[in-house]
Amino acid sequence: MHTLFGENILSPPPQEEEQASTNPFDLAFNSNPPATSDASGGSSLQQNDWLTQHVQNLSVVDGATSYSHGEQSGPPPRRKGNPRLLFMGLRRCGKSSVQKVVFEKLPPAETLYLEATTKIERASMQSFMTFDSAELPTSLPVQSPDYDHASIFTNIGSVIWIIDSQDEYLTSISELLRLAVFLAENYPRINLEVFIHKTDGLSEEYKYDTFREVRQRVQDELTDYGYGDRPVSYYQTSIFDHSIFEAMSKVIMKLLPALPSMETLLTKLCSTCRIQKAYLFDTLSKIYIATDTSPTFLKDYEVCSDYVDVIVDIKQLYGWRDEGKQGDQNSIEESMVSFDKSGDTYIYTREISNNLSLICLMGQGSGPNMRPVLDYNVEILNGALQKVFKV
Ligand SMILES: Nc1nc2c(ncn2[C@@H]2O[C@H](COP(=O)(O)OP(=O)(O)OP(=O)(O)O)[C@@H](O)[C@H]2O)c(=O)[nH]1
Repeated sequence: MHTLFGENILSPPPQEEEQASTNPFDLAFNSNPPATSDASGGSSLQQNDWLTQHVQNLSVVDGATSYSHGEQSGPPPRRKGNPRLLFMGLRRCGKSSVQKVVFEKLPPAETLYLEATTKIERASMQSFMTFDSAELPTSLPVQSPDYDHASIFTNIGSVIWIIDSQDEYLTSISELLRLAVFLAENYPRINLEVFIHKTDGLSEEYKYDTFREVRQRVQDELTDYGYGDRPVSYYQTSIFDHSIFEAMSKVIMKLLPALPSMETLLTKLCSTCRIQKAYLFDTLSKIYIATDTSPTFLKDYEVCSDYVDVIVDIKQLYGWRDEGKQGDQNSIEESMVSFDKSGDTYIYTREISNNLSLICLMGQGSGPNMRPVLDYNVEILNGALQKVFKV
């Protein structure tokens, strides 16, 4: 049988430069796996164990040390612990709305009645993992030297700057630049993410122009300040569609130490079982915590996200699985559903744990007859993921 952990699981082959790499978060596979006799199920499981062991051996940078001032720049390491986010932006840009819609499941229409934020507001969501977020009121002079920066920025993984694209945004861009320079000088390990927000009311053309203009201005100015190499990510978002969840997924994924191993596993599953796209969803928040390495499209995410909604609705009707049964492999649910009129496109879903679901999109040629292969390989993936999460 064609299995997920065939002989190619360890690709790419080790290279000289990779062996010299010191980044503990690169899954370079730079040591040889245990010798295996063939590519049958038994050897696959051995390789699976080796992969898991390899991930467990990787050291993880502690949150407290990763934000010490003036450290070398470069890609921020993924940290142990829960993803911690800080929302910032000008007045009425939508900070509270994003936080409440994503983490507190407030219906978007109700954000109309939110009051202005006057103090630091925190939110937390307990699901597959705990997502912590905080919002800084606009009146707080964070960059002022006599403010206690450490109490705000220590342990923050990402700062999300929100720009209201329906408003005049030049002031917001100059404030963003001040923040970017401040972070680059004092907290270079913190990711800076920019949400070009409230795109729902804009025409496609204007949306694209705004996005391009904001990005261009910020990059140009940062280069002038000497921080042109500092990575800043941009997203078009709105609380009235799926874009806010997709953007939050990408922000959070960057903070997960186990991401490289999860990506490798999902990519291998996709190539083995002819899956178009595979997502690992946090069921409650609709945030995906990993996907395969093929390009992501909002349309794919929307379909899978709607399907997750159906799962949550059914779970709310019939009850969430008993916590005590979590380790019981037999109690794991799975299904394959056609969602296309032509009957050629399918969604395959599988519960990995109470709050984590694997959702796969499959196109032509990957119909129900692929199911035994899928079930077999997903079972192996499930075992590997359970071990990865024990790290
Ligand atoms: N059209 C549109 N309106 C939005 C969106 N997100 C938020 N809003 C609206 O923007 C307004 C301000 O939202 P808030 O979340 O209160 O903004 P804030 O930045 O927290 O405001 P302050 O705390 O006063 O600084 C509300 O009326 C929201 O309904 C969006 O994606 N699209």
